[in-house]
Amino acid sequence: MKLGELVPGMTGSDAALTVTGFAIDHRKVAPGTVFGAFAGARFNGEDFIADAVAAGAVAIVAAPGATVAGAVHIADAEPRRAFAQIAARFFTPVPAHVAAVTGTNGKTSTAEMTRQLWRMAGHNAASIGTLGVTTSVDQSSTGLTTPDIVTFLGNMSGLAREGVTHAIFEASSHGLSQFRTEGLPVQVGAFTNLSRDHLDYHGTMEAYFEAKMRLIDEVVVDGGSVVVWADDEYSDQVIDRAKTRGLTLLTVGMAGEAIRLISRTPTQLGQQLLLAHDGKEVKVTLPLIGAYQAANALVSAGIIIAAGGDPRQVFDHLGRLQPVRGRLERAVITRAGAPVYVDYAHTPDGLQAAIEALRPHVTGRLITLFGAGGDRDIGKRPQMGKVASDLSDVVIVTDDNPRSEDPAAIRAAIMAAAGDATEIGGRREAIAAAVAMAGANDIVLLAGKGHEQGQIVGAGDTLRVLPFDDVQVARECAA
Ligand SMILES: CC(=O)N[C@H]1[C@@H](OP(=O)(O)OP(=O)(O)OC[C@H]2O[C@@H](n3ccc(=O)[nH]c3=O)[C@H](O)[C@@H]2O)O[C@H](CO)[C@@H](O)[C@@H]1O[C@H](C)C(=O)N[C@@H](C)C(=O)N[C@H](CCC(=O)O)C(=O)O
Ligand SMILES: Nc1ncnc2c1ncn2[C@@H]1O[C@H](COP(=O)(O)OP(=O)(O)OP(=O)(O)O)[C@@H](O)[C@H]1O
Ligand SMILES: N[C@H](CCC[C@H](N)C(=O)O)C(=O)O
Ligand SMILES: [Mg+2]
Repeated sequence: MKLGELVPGMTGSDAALTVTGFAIDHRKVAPGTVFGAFAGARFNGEDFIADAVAAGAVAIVAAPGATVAGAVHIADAEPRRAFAQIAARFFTPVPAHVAAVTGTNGKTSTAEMTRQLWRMAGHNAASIGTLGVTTSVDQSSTGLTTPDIVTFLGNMSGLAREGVTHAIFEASSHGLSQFRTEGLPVQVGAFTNLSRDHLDYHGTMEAYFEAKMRLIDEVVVDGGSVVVWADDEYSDQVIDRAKTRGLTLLTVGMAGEAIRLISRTPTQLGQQLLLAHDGKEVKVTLPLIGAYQAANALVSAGIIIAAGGDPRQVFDHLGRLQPVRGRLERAVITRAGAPVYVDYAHTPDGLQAAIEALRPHVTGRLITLFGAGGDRDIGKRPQMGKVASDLSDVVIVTDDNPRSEDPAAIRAAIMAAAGDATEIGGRREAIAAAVAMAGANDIVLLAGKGHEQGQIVGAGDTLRVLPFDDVQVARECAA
């Protein structure tokens, strides 16, 4: 494509330049690339402009003050956004129906359930998020929840070329604030909830909330829809934002108007939901346990309806949802007869949701094992310790991706608020201890890693990802 087709208003010889691709890392620049030079957390991309030009970059998207010689300087005060908009004209086609979900917890679950529901309705559907890029035939990891903009747009157009018509992606707060998922038309945005996480990056809850609200304020197209879980402390504010923009609003939950949750009754293997939709009562048998999974399933149903799906068909399909990898996944039943569940709870709220999901199913003790990630929000550590010890019968504090930090110091920060919890450094030893102590009526919850396949230790040159899978380790310990 010509640069002039990608940059509105560009004329003359610059417009005639041929563009072959896009990069935000100078090491990925090839002749004909448009390079995005952004100030980041660790580096200033502007320092690599000369190298990018030497490697053949034809244009540089950077702040007005950047020094660019030998290539076209596309100057913009918000270069990440400008880059996304230009790149989006290159990476086409994209799926006709695109939805995005944000929130502290429940993005991956909602994205996966939405993908399944679209699939059941006969659509070729895909999701992009923490689990990677998922279609009905394939799954590949990108390493981040919201990949970088070039990977994201490349994946989206790749999916469209493979025939995917319906796509949903997770919009993390980091991704939103860094414009990692811009440019393509998003017809439906969804909000699950907001609670403490990532304050290391955003500083305050207000800033964290504002980052998420870019989805509603800017990313969803004019005339689009917003699905809001109505029972969260922040729901009303989200609803106000959607109204301010004149977007179509669908609220779901006990306080929901589009889909109202009238009652929820746990059963052995799932739960019965009584809903109200369009003035009628609807009964749904959800084959998943826990209030939080019901919440995510209802947000997903809202997204399908907002995107034009048939409500009655969606409610039928909820009864056929498959479990989401690493979200209350039953890994094994120990020889003593205790089920061991693996869950991705890594915030105080998530931990509470996971424990409360299991509580109705325990007649003996609920044994909760968890840790907290290194180089992440430190304030959530004591809060997680408190939640776990208040709501569980036995607590084991162990390691979860210490990264550059001292694992003992992370455990100590949790232990400080975790009552009489037991500290066992080394996740395998800790899981072995939990499995060994569980009796027939007990349930073991292994929280924090979910689907993850490794324990991340060290950083920079010493970074290593040691293979580790909670489900597999639980099975080995129970064997
Ligand atoms: C803090 C953070 O979010 N950092 C992300 C961000 O980096 P950054 O823009 O600050 O980049 P930087 O490393 O300072 O470099 C600045 C610029 O120079 C460029 N550069 C840099 C070095 C070089 O040699 N050449 C070069 O061109 C970089 O490509 C970049 O454009 O953009 C990068 C590319 O998109 C990401 O890889 C990187 O994720 C880091 C590794 C990370 O750990 N991110 C986590 C915290 C994260 O994003 N998590 C969220 C939420 C998780 C959840 O709760 O779901 C996620 O969406 O995954
Ligand atoms: N609606 C919800 N309300 C409260 N807690 C939830 C909810 N959904 C999920 N959780 C908790 O959060 C954990 C992570 O869920 P999920 O992976 O769907 O969230 P996420 O938003 O994608 O997380 P991440 O930010 O890491 O990508 C679950 O394992 C569960 O413990
Ligand atoms: N994607 C999130 C959750 C990671 C969960 C936990 N395993 C950790 O490493 O903190 C993050 O990067 O903060
Ligand atoms: Mg996720």
